[in-house]
Amino acid sequence: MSIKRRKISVIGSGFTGSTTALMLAQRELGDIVLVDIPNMEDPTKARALDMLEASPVQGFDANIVGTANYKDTKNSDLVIVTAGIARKPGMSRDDLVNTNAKIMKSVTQEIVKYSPNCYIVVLTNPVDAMTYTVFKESGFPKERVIGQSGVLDTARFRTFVAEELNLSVKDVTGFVLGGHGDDMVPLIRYSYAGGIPIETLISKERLESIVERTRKGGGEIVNLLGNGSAYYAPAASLTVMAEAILKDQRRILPAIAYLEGEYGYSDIYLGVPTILGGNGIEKIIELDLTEEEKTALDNSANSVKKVMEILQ
Ligand SMILES: NC(=O)C1=CN([C@@H]2O[C@H](COP(=O)(O)OP(=O)(O)OC[C@H]3O[C@@H](n4cnc5c(N)ncnc54)[C@H](O)[C@@H]3O)[C@@H](O)[C@H]2O)C=CC1
Ligand SMILES: O=C([O-])CC(=O)C(=O)O
Repeated sequence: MSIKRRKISVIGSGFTGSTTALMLAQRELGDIVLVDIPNMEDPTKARALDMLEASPVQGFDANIVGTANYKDTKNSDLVIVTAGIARKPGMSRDDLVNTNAKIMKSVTQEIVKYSPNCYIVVLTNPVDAMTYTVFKESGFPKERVIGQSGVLDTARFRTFVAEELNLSVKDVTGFVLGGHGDDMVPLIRYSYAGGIPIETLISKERLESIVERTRKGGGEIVNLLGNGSAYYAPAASLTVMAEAILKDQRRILPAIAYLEGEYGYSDIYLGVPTILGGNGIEKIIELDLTEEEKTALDNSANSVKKVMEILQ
C-alpha cells in the first residue's frame, strides 16, 4: 500500500496566498502548489522556493512549488482561491465585484479541468458573491464549494473580547454570522469566556463597541496598511478550514455555505455555523435567533443579494 501526501493548490501568490501556503506547509497538511498569472511566474516560483528553504530550519516536510501552469495543480485534494484584487482605503469589498468575478470564472474553469473531485475554499472578495460565482461556474455539489469569512470575523471578535477581559484568547468563543461586510452579525448571546456568557462579564456599551470594531475589522487594517488588506489572520483562518476538511475533523466553524431554505434564505451563499469535515460542509447548524438577531441577519443577507444582482 502506498500512502501519498495530500495536494493543496493555492491560487494567487499575493499576500494572502503566500502566507496561507506557508501556514499549510508548516502544519504539514500536504504538498503545496502556488499558482499565479504568467507575468508573476518568477516571483511565484521564488516565493515557493523561499518557503521550501524554510522547511529544514523549521522541520516541516512539504513540497512547495510555484507555477503559472494549471497543469501543475492536477489532482489537487483541496484548492484555495485567493486570486484577484484587494481593496484600498475608501473602497468597500463590493467595489471589487466586477474585476474579481471575471477572475473567479477563469480560475474555476482551470480548477475543474484539472481537479474535478477537489474541495474549493474561496477567500477572494466580495467573498459571499465570489463563492456563489465559483459554485455556479464549477458545477460542483454545494458541500465542496465553501467561502471563508466567519472564522476570521469570529477571530477578530475573540481577540477584542479577550483583550477587554484580559483573558487568554483560548478561552473565548463566539459566532459571527451573515455576509462578510460591515453589517455582519456577531452573536453576543452565543459567545462565552471559559463557558461564562460574555454578556454577564462585559457591559452593554463595551460590547456594542466590540461588535462595531469587529464589523469594521477588515477596514481598520486596510486603513492602517494604506495599500492592501489583512493577510496573517485570513491565512490562519483558511488553514484551520483546510485542516478540518483534510483531517476530517468535523469541527463546528462558521463558513460561507450555500443555503436552500436554512435561516429562511435560498439560492445564496452566506456565513452560517457549519460542521466542516472530510465531506466539506457536512451540516448547516440552524441557531434559534431572536427577532433582533434575525432582522440583523436579514439586513446582511440583503446586502449580499444586492452584490449578487450586479453579477446577473
Ligand atoms: N474573505 C476574507 O476574509 C478575505 C478576503 N481577502 C481578499 O482576498 C483577495 C486577495 O488578497 P491579497 O492576497 O491581499 O491580494 P494580492 O494583490 O496580494 O494578491 C492577489 C494575487 O492574485 C493574483 N491573480 C490575479 N488574477 C489571477 C488569476 N487569474 N489567476 C491566478 N492569480 C491571479 C495576482 O497576480 C496577485 O498575486 C482580495 O480579493 C481580498 O479582498 C483578503 C483577506 C480576507
Ligand atoms: O477588508 C478587506 O478588504 C479584506 C478582508 O476581507 C478582511 O480583512 O476582512
